[in-house]
Amino acid sequence: MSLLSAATTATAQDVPATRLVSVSKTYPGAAGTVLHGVSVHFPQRALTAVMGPSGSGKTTLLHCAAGLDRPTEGQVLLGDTDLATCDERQLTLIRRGRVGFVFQQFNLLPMLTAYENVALPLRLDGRRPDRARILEALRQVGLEKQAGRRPAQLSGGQQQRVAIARTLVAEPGIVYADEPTGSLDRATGRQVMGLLRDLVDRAGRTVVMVTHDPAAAARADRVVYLVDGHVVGTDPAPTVERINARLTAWEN
Ligand SMILES: Nc1ncnc2c1ncn2[C@@H]1O[C@H](COP(=O)(O)OP(=O)(O)OP(=O)(O)O)[C@@H](O)[C@H]1O
Repeated sequence: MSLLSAATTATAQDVPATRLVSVSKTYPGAAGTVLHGVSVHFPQRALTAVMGPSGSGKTTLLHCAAGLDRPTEGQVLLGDTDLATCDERQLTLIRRGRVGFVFQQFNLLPMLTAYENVALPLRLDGRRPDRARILEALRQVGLEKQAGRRPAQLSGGQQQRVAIARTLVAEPGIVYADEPTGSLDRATGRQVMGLLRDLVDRAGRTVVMVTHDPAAAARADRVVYLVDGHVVGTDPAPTVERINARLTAWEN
């Protein structure tokens, strides 16, 4: 079966995939408080983009939402699981099973082939990698023929597609992407955005993506704007023009 048509129904339709309630985050040292009582939700089966000036706290927000970091105050709910009540072991299980990650720098293991990188989440989760399923994930991102290549033998766009195949194979309900097109040229970025859209439109997943790229954000269903650690607005119908108008307003 196509991994892109295998919609998951881990949580009820009307519960947001993830909800942050009054989340604050303070780092020791110069950075101080970077999130100030942020309340925001990420609807299921939607692609949400998070935009904001550099240093506004976007990655911190994503890491708190994904259980990669803990907020100083406030609540993060993944479906109906309160991450604050989870110990490190439970958080690790959640990150392996329910959440997927796509990073700007791809984060593939350099010594492993594309095939082995895609198989890795299943191995880490104690599941036996099914060869047909891994090849199907690589086929869906157009890289079946490159299964035996290591990351250094692939272009940036191909590496990002391997990272997306790695996400597909683990079938998480929600995928967090931090600047997924940030290292790619425009055409390759468009291709990667197409795959992230497919995750939502065909596979029924939820995607939350931090981006500086108006063209990428315009492919989202909603844009959440973050400035100085505060959510300052949400756009339910983003277009490149509307996003650019916001960015210009910030610059001025
Ligand atoms: N682990 C950390 N320890 C201390 N300070 C941190 C840490 N991570 C982030 N910061 C600080 O928190 C602030 C917000 O960082 P964050 O990476 O969340 O912003 P951002 O909006 O994603 O920025 P950019 O668009 O430049 O990637 C910055 O001042 C940063 O230096």
